[in-house]
Amino acid sequence: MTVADYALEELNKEKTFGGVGKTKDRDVPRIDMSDFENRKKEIANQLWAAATEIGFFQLVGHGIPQSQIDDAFEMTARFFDLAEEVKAQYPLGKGTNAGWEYKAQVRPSTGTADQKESYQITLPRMENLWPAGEELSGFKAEMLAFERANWALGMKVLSCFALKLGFAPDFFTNAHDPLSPEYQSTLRLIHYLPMVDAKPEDFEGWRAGAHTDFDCLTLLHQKTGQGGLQLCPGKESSELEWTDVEPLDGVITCNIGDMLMRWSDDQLQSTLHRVRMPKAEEYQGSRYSMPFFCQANKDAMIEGPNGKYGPITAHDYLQQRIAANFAK
Ligand SMILES: O=C(O)CCC(=O)C(=O)O
Ligand SMILES: [Fe+2]
Repeated sequence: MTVADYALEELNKEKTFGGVGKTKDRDVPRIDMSDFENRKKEIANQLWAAATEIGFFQLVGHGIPQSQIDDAFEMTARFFDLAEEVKAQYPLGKGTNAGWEYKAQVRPSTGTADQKESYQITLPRMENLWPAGEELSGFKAEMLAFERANWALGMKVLSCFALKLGFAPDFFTNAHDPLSPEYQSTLRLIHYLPMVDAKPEDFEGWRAGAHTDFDCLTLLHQKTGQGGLQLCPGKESSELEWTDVEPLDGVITCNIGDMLMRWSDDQLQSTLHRVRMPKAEEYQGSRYSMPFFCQANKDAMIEGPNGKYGPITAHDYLQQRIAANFAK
């Protein structure tokens, strides 16, 4: 399949965004989630402002203990340290968002493979994909708990968008029901490859090429000192201006995905982002990140309050996007 064949309009836009572009400082709104039940209205207003303007925001006071995030990062590093033959026993199945891949994700924006390996956890599809206990003791239990903690936080944020969109409070929670076999939210563990004996041309590619996410909402855990994420609001402007987002402990960087943009009749913005290579003077080692993608269950019907687009199931919507992003 060539890029010209991509079925959805987002993809045809995306393939034009592979260039280096300029940089520009912007503030990413920081939103305090503490005392959520009492402050929900105020938090919802802040989330709405951020999501309709820049499409990115950072959560603090979010309730996921830093020790749990640190432990998940440590487990992630141990997973990627496993021998290649071991990881290869848990391969990513095409269109499943479950299992391990090595440099298999090709972005429409660049046409080249991301310089990374990843392991995806999508709960109903994990049969035979968990490393055995003797290979990585405690991995499954820790990742299941971490997956659920992210889900719960994601549902809090989405309940605020439900409020603003005029949906029932649990509208998105029901659409992301983890007890359903149709559940397809994904915890992804990523290892961006270290630069070893880097030559000038090694600094030119992308750790992750420019893209928008195709889910509803992404919660991204990053490690202090392992930067590289850049965002670029406003897909329509001709000159692209990219903003560095610094990773910080205690902060979860979030963005709106295409699915929620469509579900909100394009009010909430799914913003272009990428992970650049380190510069010559920056840290060159491995970079780890852990995004959690809130993707509505396969059978959820995506239909905005004003009916701007026709209804489509989340399954049909996602399959088109996944097929376009994984070459193998
Ligand atoms: O690793 C990061 O900082 C960003 C990852 C990302 O954008 C993605 O996996 O969709
Ligand atoms: Fe992304």
